[in-house]
Amino acid sequence: MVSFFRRKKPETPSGSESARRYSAEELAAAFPTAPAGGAVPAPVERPIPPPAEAPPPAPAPDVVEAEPGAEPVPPEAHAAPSSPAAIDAVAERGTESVTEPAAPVAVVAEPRPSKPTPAAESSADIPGVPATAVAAPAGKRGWRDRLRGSAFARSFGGLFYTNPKLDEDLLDQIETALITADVGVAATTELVAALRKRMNAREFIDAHALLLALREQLLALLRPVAVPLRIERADKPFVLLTVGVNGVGKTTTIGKLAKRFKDEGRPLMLAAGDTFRAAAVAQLQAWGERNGVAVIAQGQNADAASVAFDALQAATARNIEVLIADTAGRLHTQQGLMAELGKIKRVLQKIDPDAPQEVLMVIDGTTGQNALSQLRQFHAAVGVTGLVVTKLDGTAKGGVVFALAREFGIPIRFAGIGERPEDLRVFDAEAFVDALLPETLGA
Ligand SMILES: Nc1nc2c(ncn2[C@@H]2O[C@H](COP(=O)(O)OP(=O)(O)OP(=O)(O)O)[C@@H](O)[C@H]2O)c(=O)[nH]1
Repeated sequence: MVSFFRRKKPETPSGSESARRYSAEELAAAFPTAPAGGAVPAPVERPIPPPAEAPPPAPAPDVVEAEPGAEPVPPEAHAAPSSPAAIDAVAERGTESVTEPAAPVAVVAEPRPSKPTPAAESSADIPGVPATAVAAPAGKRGWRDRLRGSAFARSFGGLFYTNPKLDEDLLDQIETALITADVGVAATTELVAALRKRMNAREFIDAHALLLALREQLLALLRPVAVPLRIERADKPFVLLTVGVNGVGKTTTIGKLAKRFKDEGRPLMLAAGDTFRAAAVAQLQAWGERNGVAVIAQGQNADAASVAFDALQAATARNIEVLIADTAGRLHTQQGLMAELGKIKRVLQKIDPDAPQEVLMVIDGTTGQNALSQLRQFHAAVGVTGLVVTKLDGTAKGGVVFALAREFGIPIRFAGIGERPEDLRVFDAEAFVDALLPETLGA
């Protein structure tokens, strides 16, 4: 159990500063409660399909390209033609649906040549990206602007406001602040114990020095996991499989990554593997179109492993450098759906034994400690190699990032601090920690 709930304070001479008890008002100022509404959106339940071990039907996908300039193919239009005539018909008609069902044929929604879009309107017509979203300023300033509303930042801001003394009360307040901010019991206990040890050894001259030491400890937790994604050209195509529970921001993150990779000049392709959520395919196609990136799709309810297989074949044939595959959101507790992820991975490995080169798990930063069990289950099912923590700008408390780093040590590749493409930032341990702590502590 956490010590702050039960620790008996050492007796101090009455009238001394350290013996002072705080009023309810002072405590409220020091530890404002987190804003309401941080709950995780209720995940969508869906029936668990029987675990299917057989590989998907995998004839080399006949890649059918819609004419440049054609509208993206709507999800329901992806029924796969089997005969050459039918394929031709698709090529000719572009977006018309072909009703003759047969072996899956990847339909590449080739985007219109992308025209530069003024930043102010760039998100207006992309599903999942509100038109009102405003990009955070670049650099540390942007991180601070976006994270200042987090429970972490507000607790420590309040703590500074009270001009604390170097004593046990300060440690108790830090402990409460860390727990409140979702850092978790284990990480909090370790952090506070280390501070207490150093305080008792008289290493700190004042409360400010102790808080600076806390900053260093927080950085020490995050530095090892602040490892950016490296895309090796030798891996061509570098397959990035995104996974996560429902609504965490997978599809949106793929859109943001697509823009990033495109801006870096990397030949890119997307695989619309979220075949469960009705709007997911169209959402990905909209991102693809906006960024001038081809999207492989078979439409709703198609076999996700089959989509991934087709996409990898098409990407290999076209000398694509990065293939990003979407998957449907799933609860980490649904065994059948978790097994489906393993199947997607095995099917990709039939083409490239090293694929996927990155299994990128997207975690909603507002989830709190539940994120730990999510990651545990996804890691067991599919071997997570990198994380994206999204929605840190919203009602996230911020602390779960430390808990994830301490327990798993899996690299955190990116952080989502807003809804615009440029709000997906390469994870920067120092910018993150300094955004959570009062500005006077930041280096
Ligand atoms: N504020 C904020 N919102 C985000 C961020 N990332 C994603 N979102 C929003 O989160 C919502 C869900 O995003 P999606 O990309 O549809 O989530 P998903 O994981 O693909 O959803 P499923 O397909 O249902 O599993 C959308 O409204 C996004 O705009 C972020 O970093 N900050």
